[in-house]
Amino acid sequence: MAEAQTQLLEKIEYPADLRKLSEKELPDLCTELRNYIIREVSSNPGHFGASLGVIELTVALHYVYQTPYDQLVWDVGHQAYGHKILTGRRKKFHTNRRMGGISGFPKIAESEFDSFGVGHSSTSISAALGLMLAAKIKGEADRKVVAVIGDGAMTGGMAFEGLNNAATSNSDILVILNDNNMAIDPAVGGLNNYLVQMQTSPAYNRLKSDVWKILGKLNKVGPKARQVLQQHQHALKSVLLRNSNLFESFGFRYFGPVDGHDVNAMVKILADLRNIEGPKLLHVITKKGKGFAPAEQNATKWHAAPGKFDIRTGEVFVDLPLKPSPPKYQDVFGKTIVELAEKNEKITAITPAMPTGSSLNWMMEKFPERTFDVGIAEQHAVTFAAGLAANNLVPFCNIYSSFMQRSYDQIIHDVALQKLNVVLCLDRAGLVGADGATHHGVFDLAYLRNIPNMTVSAPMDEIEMRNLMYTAQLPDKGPFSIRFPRGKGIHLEWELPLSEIPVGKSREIANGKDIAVLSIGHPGNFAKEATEELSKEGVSVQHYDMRFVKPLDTETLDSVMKHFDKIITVEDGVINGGFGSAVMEYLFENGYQGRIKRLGIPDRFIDQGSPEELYRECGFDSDGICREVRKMMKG
Ligand SMILES: Cc1ncc(C[n+]2csc(CCOP(=O)(O)OP(=O)(O)O)c2C)c(N)n1
Ligand SMILES: CC(=O)[C@@H](O)[C@H](O)COP(=O)(O)O
Ligand SMILES: [Mg+2]
Repeated sequence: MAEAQTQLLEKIEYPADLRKLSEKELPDLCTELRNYIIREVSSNPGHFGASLGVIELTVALHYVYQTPYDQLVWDVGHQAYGHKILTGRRKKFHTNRRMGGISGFPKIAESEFDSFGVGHSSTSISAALGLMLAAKIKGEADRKVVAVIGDGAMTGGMAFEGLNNAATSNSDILVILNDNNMAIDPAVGGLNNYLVQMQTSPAYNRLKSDVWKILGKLNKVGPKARQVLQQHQHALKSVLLRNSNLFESFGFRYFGPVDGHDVNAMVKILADLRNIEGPKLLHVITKKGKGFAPAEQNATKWHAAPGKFDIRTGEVFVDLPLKPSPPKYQDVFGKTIVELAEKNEKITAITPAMPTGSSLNWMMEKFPERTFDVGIAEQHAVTFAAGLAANNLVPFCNIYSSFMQRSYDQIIHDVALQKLNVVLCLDRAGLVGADGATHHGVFDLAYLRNIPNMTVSAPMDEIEMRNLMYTAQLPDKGPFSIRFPRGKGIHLEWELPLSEIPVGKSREIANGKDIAVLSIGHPGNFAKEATEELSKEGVSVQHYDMRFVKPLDTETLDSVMKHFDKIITVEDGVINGGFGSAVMEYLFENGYQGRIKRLGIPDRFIDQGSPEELYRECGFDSDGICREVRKMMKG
């Protein structure tokens, strides 16, 4: 890669500065911006390939549109690094995704250029429509709103709900479909096939050249584009009707496909589209990872940088562990499900567009006919799983905890109500770290435990996790949820023979006499550490790993209340309504007396940081638990 030049980039604090550049300077600016992102991410890893793929689009959008008055909505927002750097955040960019730094995603509170906060996919069209219609109602008729959505995000049902509504709302919304034929893993499904076909079929190529002939004429007359469009409307319509198109059928005007890496062409196209009324969709073809060869060649690996890396070679700098380290929970999940599926042919696995993230790619290789990547479609994933279970299969539906929020009604209506044996595996539960508030999986215990028929479990380590997975696939277990965190477990030897865990039974971790600590899930390890620390001070802690939030081990709770009047609960979920609340409800309802303190996520959104920083901030790391025990012991 050439030595980093930043002469043009340094002139730009805000898009108004960008608009002072000549069109001729834009390709160089794109090179500078791309190299800047590569350098920054190489030392401060974060999302990567998607931002590199939309450099030209980003520059062209801010060049043509009068941002922040005109509003851009980036779907998911993992591709918005260029946008951030051009909108007042270049000097803070080294703090990206760090505690106290800027967020990795657009965020209203961070900048007036971030018109809408994002993180979860497929929201951009709905949000853009809302922004657009609000502008209309307020009399800001000249305000323009653009949604930029990837081909992966377009597979989410919500994107279609937005298109459906926008098409008839007489709004001026522009949807830019950024098609790079990738989600995190390769894009899947009928829509993907359709988009590929649009790029390759002769009919669509004819359509493209016809439309661009017309747009070429529009271009020559600049601001009078609207009148020219009217003159050409008939021709345009007949061209489009001749070549039936999904988006046209929805009521959008479809333009494209166009090369999203030609910044000067993008400027011309956007300038034209800016003056065309009504809902429009521009189909842009880009390359994920553009300009960084390793990321172009392996877009999945470089969706987010896998660590700090050498910008010349792409070599990732791995800190060699001084001693062998435990496996990631996701890998334990991925290996265990294959092991289970080998013995139980009823087992199937479902992922909504996260085969690599959930390590279901191993199951996909071994049992392709029993493993389903359904696209970014969490609601569908759960109901699809329910369908499989209704015909007596045992689906393991693996969805990141925060994305599972999308499937709440499906869990209740399609799974729990029908007592179907669906195993919901909530990966990335708890505080995920650098992705921040949009991605922390902290609500699941609270939102699952109030659903009838559900078993709600969380393993304290990877051996427990394997046994819970084994237990969940046994006959007649009904709806069964298992949540586990991002990151590593604690054991080097974890591939032990599988055994059943009695549902609703806790296990004792430490025997003590002064105070009881009840934990759920991985934070039990923090409680274990605290127990050991406190014993050095002469404080004796009784510690239970409760394993299940539902059914609660009330027998253990009864016994705890016979011996202790001080109780601390520990969880990495919201304390309001979560595990601690479940314990508290039981104790109060049964007339027990004593003091109880719930440690977990307080009633506010937690921003980004390393997991350790965030555990500390929330006060349930081992120091926090020790602190609370000492406080209680003082009375
Ligand atoms: C509701 C939801 N499910 C899953 C994800 C995880 N996710 C983030 S980006 C992404 C792929 C997006 O693909 P696309 O929209 O095509 O963008 P690209 O990365 O290709 O630019 C996925 C699955 C998410 N952010 N939100
Ligand atoms: C933007 C997004 O939603 C994903 O890229 C997410 O950041 C992946 O998280 P993991 O790194 O935990 O797989
Ligand atoms: Mg894509």
